[in-house]
Amino acid sequence: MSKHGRILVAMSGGIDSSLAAVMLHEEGYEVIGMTMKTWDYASSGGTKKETGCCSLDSINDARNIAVNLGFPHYILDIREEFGDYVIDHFTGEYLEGRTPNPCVLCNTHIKWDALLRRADRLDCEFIATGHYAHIRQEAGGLADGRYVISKGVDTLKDQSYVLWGVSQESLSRTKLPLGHLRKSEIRDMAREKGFIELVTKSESYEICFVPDNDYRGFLKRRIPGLEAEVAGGNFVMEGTGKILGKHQGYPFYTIGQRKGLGMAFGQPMFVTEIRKETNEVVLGIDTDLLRDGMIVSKLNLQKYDHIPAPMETITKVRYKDAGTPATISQTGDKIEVLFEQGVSAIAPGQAAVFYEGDDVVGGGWIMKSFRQANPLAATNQIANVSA
Ligand SMILES: Nc1ncnc2c1ncn2[C@@H]1O[C@H](COP(=O)(O)OP(=O)(O)OP(=O)(O)O)[C@@H](O)[C@H]1O
Repeated sequence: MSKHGRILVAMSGGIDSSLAAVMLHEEGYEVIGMTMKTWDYASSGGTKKETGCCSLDSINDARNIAVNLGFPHYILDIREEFGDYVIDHFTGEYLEGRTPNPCVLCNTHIKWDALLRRADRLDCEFIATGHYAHIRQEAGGLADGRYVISKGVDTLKDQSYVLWGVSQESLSRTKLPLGHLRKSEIRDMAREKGFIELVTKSESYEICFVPDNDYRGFLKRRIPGLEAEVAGGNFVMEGTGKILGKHQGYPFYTIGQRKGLGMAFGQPMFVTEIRKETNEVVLGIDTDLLRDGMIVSKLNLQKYDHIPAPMETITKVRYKDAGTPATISQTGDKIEVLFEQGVSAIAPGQAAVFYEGDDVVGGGWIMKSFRQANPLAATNQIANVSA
C-alpha cells in the first residue's frame, strides 16, 4: 500500500512531466504514467521526423522513466476524441476570421476529460501534469472552497494561462507538482538522477497537428478548394479604406502580422483587422493595432463563481503577454474588459485570462476588441456581440 494513494501522471515524454512523475513516485504515490496520442503527424502532411509529444520517441522516453522507476505506463489513443473537435474548431475559427488556440482547447476539453475518465477506471483519485502553476483550495472569503490556479514561481515558464478552462471538479482532482520549482531546478534534478537525455531534448513549440508551424499549408490541405474560394480579396488601409492591393484570402492572415504580406509599403504595416464578410484584410501602422477594450465569452471562472461587481485585474490576451491592468464586468456569459492603456494586436479567437495578483480569476475566448474614446459608452458593447 502506497503512502499517498494512486495517481495518474500525464507524461508527454518531456522533461517536465517526467520529473513530475519522478517526484510523485519519490513522495510515495503509486504512480501510473499515461502518454496520450492525440494525432497522426503523417496524416496532416508531416514529412520530417515527428518530434512532438505524440511521437514514438516521446512515448518511448516516457516509458523509459516508468521502467526505470518500476511503475506502469500506458499509451492512451485519443485521436478520435481529439480529431474532429479540435481540428474542426481550428479550421472553423480561421474561416470566421479569428485566430484559434487549439492547445488551450485541447487541454480543457480533451486532455483533462480523457485523463480523468481513465483515472476513474484505474482507481486513481488524482491526476498530475508537468505544468508550471500552483493549485490550491481557498478557505474563507468570497472564494471559499473554490480551487484556484496561480502562477508558477518560475515567471518565465509560468503556464497558468493555459489552465484557465479547467473546471472546478477537474481541478479538485489535479496535482501540479512543479508549481514551486524553476525550470533550472528541474534540469538539475534530471541531471542528478541520470536522466541526461531529458535535459538535452529540445522543447517543441509546434501545434501537434500543424507540421513546421505552417498553419496556412495545413488549412489548404484540410479544406480543398479554399485557396481559390478566398483569393482576390483586398488589403485596405485602416481609417481611409483605400485599396492597397490583393491578398491571398482572409483566413491566411492573423492580427498583428507584419511579415509575409507579399507587398512593400515603404513603412512597417500590420494586419489590424480581418473582415470575413467582405474578404478584406485591413492594414495599418503599429499604433492602429491598439485597442481599449474587448468582449470575452464562453467563460470559465475559477476563483469566483461570478465576477463580483466591476473588478480590477491584470488581463492577458495571449500566452506570452505580460498582462495589462483592466477593469472587467460580467453580464451573463460575457465579460467586458476595459484596459487602463491600449493593448496591441488583440486577436479574436485567442483566450483572455484574468488575474487577481498571481491568481487566475478565470478566462474566456476573445470575441471582439474595440477602441473606446468614452469608456462609459462601453456598456453597450456586450449587446453587439453574438457568441
Ligand atoms: N501527449 C501527452 N500525453 C500525456 N501528457 C501530456 C501530453 N502532452 C502534454 N501533456 C501534459 O501536459 C503538460 C504540459 O504540456 P506542454 O507540452 O504544454 O508543456 P511542457 O512544458 O513542454 O511539458 P513537458 O516537458 O512535460 O513536455 C505536460 O507536462 C504533461 O503533463
